[in-house]
Amino acid sequence: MASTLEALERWVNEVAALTRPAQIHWCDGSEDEYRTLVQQMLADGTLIELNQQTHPGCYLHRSHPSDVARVEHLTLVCHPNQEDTGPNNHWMDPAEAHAKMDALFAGCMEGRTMYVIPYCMGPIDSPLSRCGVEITDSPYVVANMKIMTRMGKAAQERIEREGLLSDGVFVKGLHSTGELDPDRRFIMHFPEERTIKSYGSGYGGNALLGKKCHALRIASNQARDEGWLAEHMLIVGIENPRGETHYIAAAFPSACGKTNLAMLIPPEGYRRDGWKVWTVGDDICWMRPGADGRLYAINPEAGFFGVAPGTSDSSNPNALKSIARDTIFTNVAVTADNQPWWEGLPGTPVTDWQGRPYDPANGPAAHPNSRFTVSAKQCPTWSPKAEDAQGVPISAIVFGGRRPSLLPLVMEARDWTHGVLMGAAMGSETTAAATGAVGVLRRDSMAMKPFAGYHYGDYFAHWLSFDRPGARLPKIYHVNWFRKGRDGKFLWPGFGDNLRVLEWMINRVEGKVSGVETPIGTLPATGELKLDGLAIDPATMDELLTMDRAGWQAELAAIGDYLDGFAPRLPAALRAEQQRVAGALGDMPREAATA
Ligand SMILES: Nc1nc2c(ncn2[C@@H]2O[C@H](COP(=O)(O)OP(=O)(O)OP(=O)(O)O)[C@@H](O)[C@H]2O)c(=O)[nH]1
Ligand SMILES: O=C([O-])CC(=O)C(=O)O
Ligand SMILES: [Mn+2]
Repeated sequence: MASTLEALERWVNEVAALTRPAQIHWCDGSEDEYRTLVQQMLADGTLIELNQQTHPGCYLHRSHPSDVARVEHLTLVCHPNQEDTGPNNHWMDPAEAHAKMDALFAGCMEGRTMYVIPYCMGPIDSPLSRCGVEITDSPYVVANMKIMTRMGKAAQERIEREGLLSDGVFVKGLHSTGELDPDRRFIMHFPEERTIKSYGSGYGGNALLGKKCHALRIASNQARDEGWLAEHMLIVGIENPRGETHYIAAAFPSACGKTNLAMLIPPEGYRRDGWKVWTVGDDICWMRPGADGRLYAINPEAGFFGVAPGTSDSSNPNALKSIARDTIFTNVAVTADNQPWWEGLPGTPVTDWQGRPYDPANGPAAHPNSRFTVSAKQCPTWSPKAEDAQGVPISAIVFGGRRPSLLPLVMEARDWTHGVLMGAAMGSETTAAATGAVGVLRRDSMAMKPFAGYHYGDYFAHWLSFDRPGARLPKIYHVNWFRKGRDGKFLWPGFGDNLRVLEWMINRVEGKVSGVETPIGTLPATGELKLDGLAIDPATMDELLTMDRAGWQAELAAIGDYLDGFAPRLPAALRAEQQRVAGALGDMPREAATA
């Protein structure tokens, strides 16, 4: 058996023969290497220096105006058997996909440097971590990968060590920015080969291959094969005044509040009482059962690639503190004194995200999906446990989305199967994180619609399989911070006040409150949600916490139709669970049934 280093070198040589770069640079992940790349990008205009007095080490990157978000219609999963890809993914035959991509990659790096980036997703010494190597011609990608992953020498050493166990275990990712021509842009995944090929985009989710491509689409396949879960979830630790910490993992679709919840600041009264919040991850969670039957989670990432607009001292002061230095901003606006700016910050922009003089007639100054890339270590609430090789034990799993109506502020699943149904039934209004219309309600099971790298039916079955003898599974919840009143305004204040809802969950986990059982799940009983210091009237709380039976009967029927779209691979247990809940809700009133 060839060593992994030989396999890696062979692949790098093959790629070089195809792409024909002028030189090859193996990344060591050092600070020196990062500084050199930044200097080079400042010189060629890829990066623009921001105000170094107010924002030391901060730079701005302006992408091509057509390359600002993930492109789901150009993102494909190429299983040899199309059936395995599922209706939730776009598919192409692997041989055809390789031919198409290799034609794009042929000669694409001529005259340029090809970077080889060995990286480790997760703590370098964790058995839960997995490694990959990304080859790219973009120094912007290298700089972002340096912040977002454990990249360079240590990762390469781990890859070489793992070679003693098996050949070629690392995920192979090939990326080129190409011509940024939307007609020559594809993000292709080959799950069986643990391979990714991405061409024609420099945007984060399309180009930083460790993130969505590896840590979700390929890793969901690895996780299914190896008995763990790769999820689009934040991980947050909630420490009570007695010093006990519960870890919660929460899946919300893109731009629906993961970063905000992961870094939340407790409301005044909670702070006084000694509650603390610890950030472990803001986007991706890998978890597996430990020897004690509980689920243990790691954050495979080392940084945050966060949504800038809306990030402010009132919404997310921890994020704002994190990005005061050593941050790469992409597609934000700038002020007269060259500070980064976006909607939600004080001050006024003079230059918009495209570098034009700011004119409100052109739309927002910062692109709605403008982002910051920053090391997680800069977050004031960064948890020391985030480096723990064993991961953190998960007490509760939370699903949620943008639902302007019907979905209550919080509900608890009666058991694991019901919780999996809650996750599978998730819906949310679309956001600017992907190209396409914004604000359209779509089903987004477990917030993984764009990221589950195989058939959703099989994915639901994999979730259900964790409920087995000896398992001590977390409780499962569904939340909705985005319920709107008749005036179109959010009913719930959200952000820091979401801790009130998390505390109720923890009280449930500890058996301290009983809640009210309803057909859709357990809701907080009157008085169980701590609301002191909050200006919210009882009628609003009522609206947030009552079950609209007719609305739910129609919702359950719609969930049933949606699930049927995954037949014949839909687990019978999940369809039965949907029927159980529908049955508990009673017969649909005649008007709703015929509507
Ligand atoms: N109303 C309301 N808005 C929120 C809340 N939490 C977050 N938001 C808004 O949701 C948007 C995106 O939030 P993020 O926390 O960046 O979303 P994310 O889930 O981390 O997104 P990705 O990085 O795309 O996966 C921002 O505009 C926030 O202001 C909340 O509790 N209530
Ligand atoms: O993947 C990206 O580019 C950013 C992100 O977290 C998401 O869209 O969910
Ligand atoms: Mn995300």
